[in-house]
Amino acid sequence: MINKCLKYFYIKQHTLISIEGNIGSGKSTLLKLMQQKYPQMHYLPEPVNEWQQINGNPKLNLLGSFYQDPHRWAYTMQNYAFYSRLKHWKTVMAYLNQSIILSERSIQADKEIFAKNGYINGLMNEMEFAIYEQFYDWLVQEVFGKQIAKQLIVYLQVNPNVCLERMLKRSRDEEKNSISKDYLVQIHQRHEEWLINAKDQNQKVLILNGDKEFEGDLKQQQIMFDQINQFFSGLV
Ligand SMILES: Nc1ncnc2c1ncn2[C@@H]1O[C@H](COP(=O)(O)OP(=O)(O)OP(=O)(O)O)[C@@H](O)[C@H]1O
Repeated sequence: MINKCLKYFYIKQHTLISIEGNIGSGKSTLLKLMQQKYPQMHYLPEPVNEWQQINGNPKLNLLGSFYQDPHRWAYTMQNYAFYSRLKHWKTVMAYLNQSIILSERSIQADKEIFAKNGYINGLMNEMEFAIYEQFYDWLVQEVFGKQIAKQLIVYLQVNPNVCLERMLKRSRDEEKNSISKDYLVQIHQRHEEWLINAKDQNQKVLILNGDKEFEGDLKQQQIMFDQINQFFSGLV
């Protein structure tokens, strides 16, 4: 009974910041730099390694299966990506007090980018997408409910040609022979639709151009962090 009352009086509210952008846009690099600049934030990386080894078994590589046969595996991939992200969010929100959580991509991106792209391009059929959406809408409300005070998005906007070069340079096994320029263009279009064309008025989005190489370029990093600092003003 006491616990139940406490629950109503004390709702922990978090601020969520996600870094969004195409495959190979440089999100992980930006996240590492932000980790150094804002050590007070809690960092949530993307659970890619869990998708590469279900139950820690490298033979069960869902990401690889998805790229090998997207029609067969798109729905499973979306289910599992959603489940694994949600699990991580739930875990961190349970042990953190009012915090700023910075993540690589978001649960929303799974739906707005990858699930929608799969549906638009016939990798998931109407029934699969409808089931995914029902599942998504209900569970997101259950898990996040009133726990979100604010949500900010940093969109690393990069030309798909540049993403292709960076992706090939990084050379992740599952991606190197499977991701085409066309796929990167589709994923780019989904980002533009979500974050620019149909932008929700309540959504706070910083559009950061990441075409220029910034990993080892301090001047370029300064240009980006001037914009990020301004966007975060009052927050940190
Ligand atoms: N919901 C999803 N459905 C299908 N594939 C996904 C989903 N989320 C992420 N991925 C895939 O997982 C891999 C890693 O994703 P992501 O683009 O977020 O990171 P990254 O490539 O390491 O980014 P960056 O190079 O910008 O650091 C990519 O192959 C991406 O397409």
